[in-house]
Parts: sequence; C-alpha cells; structure tokens
Amino acid sequence: MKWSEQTWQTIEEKYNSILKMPFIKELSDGTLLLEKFKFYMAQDSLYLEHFGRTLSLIAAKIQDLQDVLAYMRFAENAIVVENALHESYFKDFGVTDKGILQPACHHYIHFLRSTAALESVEVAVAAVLPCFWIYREVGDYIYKNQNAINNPYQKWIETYGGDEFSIAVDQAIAICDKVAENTTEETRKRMTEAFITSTRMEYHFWEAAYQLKTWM
Ligand SMILES: Cc1ncc(C[n+]2csc(CCO)c2C)c(N)n1
Repeated sequence: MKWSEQTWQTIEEKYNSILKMPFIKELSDGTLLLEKFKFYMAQDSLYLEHFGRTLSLIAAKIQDLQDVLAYMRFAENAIVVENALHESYFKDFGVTDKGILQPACHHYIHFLRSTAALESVEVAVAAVLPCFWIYREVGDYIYKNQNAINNPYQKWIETYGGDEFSIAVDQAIAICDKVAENTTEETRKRMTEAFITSTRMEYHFWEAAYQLKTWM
C-alpha cells in the first residue's frame, strides 16, 4: 500500500469529524454567520502568505527539478490565486483590516514553518499535504451537499470543488509517495506524524473561526 493510502487511513476518523463540524455544515447551507466567515477569511489570508513561504522553502530543498517547479507553482498559487478569492470577499464584506494572527492560525503556520526549516524535506512535504488533500475532500463534500440557492459562500465552494485544484492535489500526493518510497521507515513514520498534526490543525482552524477564538 502507498504511504498516502496508509496515512489517510490513520486520519479517517479525524476527517469524518471535520465533515461534521458546524462551520462546514453552515458553510454548505449558507447559514454561517458572516462574522465567522470574515474571521476565517482574514486568518486564512494571513495563513496563505506563510504557507506560500513554506512551499517556497520546500521548493528550494526538494531534490527532483520537476518537484521544485511543482512547489514553486503551489507557492505562487497560494499567494496569488487563493488570495484573490480572499480579496474579493474582503471587498464584498467590507473587511479592511486582517488583524493579527490568532492562536489556531499562529500555531499552524509556525508548525509548518519550523517543520520546513528544521526537518527533512520528506517530513515537510507530508506536513503541508493535509492543506491540499483535506481541502479537496471537504471542498468536494460541500460541493455535493450544498443546498442553498443563493449561498453567499458560493465562490469558496467553487474554488475547492473544482477539477483544476484536484490535479494539483494529485501531484502533491504523488510527490509524497515518491519521496516516501525512497526514504527510511523511520522517516516515513515522521512523515505520517507530521500529516496527522497538520490534520488536527486544519480541524482547529475551522473550530477557532466558529468560536471566534482570539488571544486574551
Ligand atoms: C487553513 C487552510 N488550509 C488549507 C487551505 C487550502 N490551500 C491553501 S494554499 C493551497 C495550495 C496552493 O494553492 C491550498 C490547497 C487554506 N486555504 N487554508
């Protein structure tokens, strides 16, 4: 079994908990309070900048030149394409100030940054993978289960439910499987641990937005 298949099995339960989150349910049916979505968008916009920097660091370290190009594209997409979605929502919803990094986003970003800086590149690609993979699965789930006619969050739903995004996700998974195959059992274990940690933080990112959780 591939590393990715084995690893997804270890987070299946966590993934199902994500699907049951009120944030996800209310995003699908358009009932999510605007204040919560605005909090999420502002934090996510801060997240994307650091995520893009993390992907660039991976691009600089990964061995295969085609993989360097893939992570450079992912980094550019995170900062340019995804942020365009946020900017358009900021305009629609009148957000002028993103504010500061709040605890869940701060924790996640710093985990990714330190993993990319201090761990091996194999562990780093595994740490950023839930960001792609969980978003595709959650995006597809919401896309299929949406039931609002005029959902104010439609643009978000279309961004992550689309085919173009899915190709990038498949690439990120394939790169993880390739590096996993060429490394040691010990490193594969650390890759899985990093994947699990990021999965937990994806959960907490949505939970924090739902609870509007800020520093003291
Ligand atoms: C907390 C959080 N996690 C994942 C994503 C999704 N995402 C961000 S950048 C990127 C890859 C390059 O486009 C993907 C899939 C998000 N927006 N926010």
